[in-house]
Amino acid sequence: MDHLADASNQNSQPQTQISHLALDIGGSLIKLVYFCRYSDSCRDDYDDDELRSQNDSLCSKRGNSRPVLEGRLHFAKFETSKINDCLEFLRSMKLRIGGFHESTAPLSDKIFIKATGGGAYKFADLFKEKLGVSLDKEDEMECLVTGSNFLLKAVHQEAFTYLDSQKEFVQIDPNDLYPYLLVNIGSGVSMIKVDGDGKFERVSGTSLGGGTFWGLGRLLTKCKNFDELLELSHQGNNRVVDMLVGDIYGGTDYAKFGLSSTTIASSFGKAISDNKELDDYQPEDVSRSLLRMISNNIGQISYLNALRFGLKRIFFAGFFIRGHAYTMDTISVAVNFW
Ligand SMILES: Nc1ncnc2c1ncn2[C@@H]1O[C@H](COP(=O)(O)OP(=O)(O)OP(=O)(O)O)[C@@H](O)[C@H]1O
Ligand SMILES: CC(C)(CO)[C@@H](O)C(=O)NCCC(=O)O
Repeated sequence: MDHLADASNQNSQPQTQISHLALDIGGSLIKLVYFCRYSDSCRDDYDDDELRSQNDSLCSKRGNSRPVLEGRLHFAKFETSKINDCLEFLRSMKLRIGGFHESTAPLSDKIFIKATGGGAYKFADLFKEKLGVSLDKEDEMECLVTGSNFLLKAVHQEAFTYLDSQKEFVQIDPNDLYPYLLVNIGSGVSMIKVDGDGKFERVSGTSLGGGTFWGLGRLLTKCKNFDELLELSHQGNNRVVDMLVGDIYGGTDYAKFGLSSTTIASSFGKAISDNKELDDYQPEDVSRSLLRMISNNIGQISYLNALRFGLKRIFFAGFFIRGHAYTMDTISVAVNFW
């Protein structure tokens, strides 16, 4: 989901027949996936030869005589607070042409869209009122685990480790996948112990998640959107804001207990001990410190839960990460530190 297009910025509307559509309506973001059958316009859409050949081979007949739908999956996202943009986008997709008809249902209930996330409940009436469609609700944890199991087993080079800027793909043996801890970092964070297909338990979670980074970051830095805040964090130095062990110990380590002088002793702690005015703190340093605080906290809680249940592998997912190197590095350091 790294390259999820921001559909609100897309002028082009889907020109071909949409045959499947599903939504995940979370606290921060609406994620949308739809399948677009091939037409010439859809094929011409590719600007990447490798992607074109991958998708073509996925869609060709694979040795057996089973017909395979020829087309392409599209992904898009909207901020949940801008749900009206999402409804407008869906309206533009000519929903009735596609495969949403339930022939046995009464006329008014004929169109269904698969939807998960809390918003599938919260916005069900709005979808009915604005688009005349019913949301066919699926449980978000079940979807998450099913999707995760599928990707880990079916997609080569899906999972990777990340430390010190080194990305290494993990070879998953489908017979040695379970149990594992799935940490989904969305607005909030869910921690799920996965024991097999359809066998899972939500063992923990934390409210300090992606929504906290975005929300608190917005309050502290006046950034207008998530990407701006994240971009800012690239340029910052958290040591201006965080109190390090060395700040407390006069520049030295607290080696007896494995705490180096550069370990964060107290996130944001330096802001209390300075004579600086609030305006003297740079938004990029604040943003960096916030990202570290949240990522560290998630890494620590995840590690402790893995320990609690004797799980040897933790998979981190959710839109907060988005392949962002510094976020992944911080989470890895936190897991290794504790
Ligand atoms: N472009 C973006 N716009 C908004 N948030 C983004 C963006 N990119 C990454 N994020 C982060 O992703 C988080 C949302 O992740 P995700 O979509 O997985 O969760 P959600 O489904 O909205 O939340 P939940 O599952 O808790 O209901 C945001 O809170 C934010 O921290
Ligand atoms: C409430 C959900 C499950 C919605 O996706 C998610 O935001 C979450 O797991 N929040 C963390 C809640 C907690 O365990 O503190």
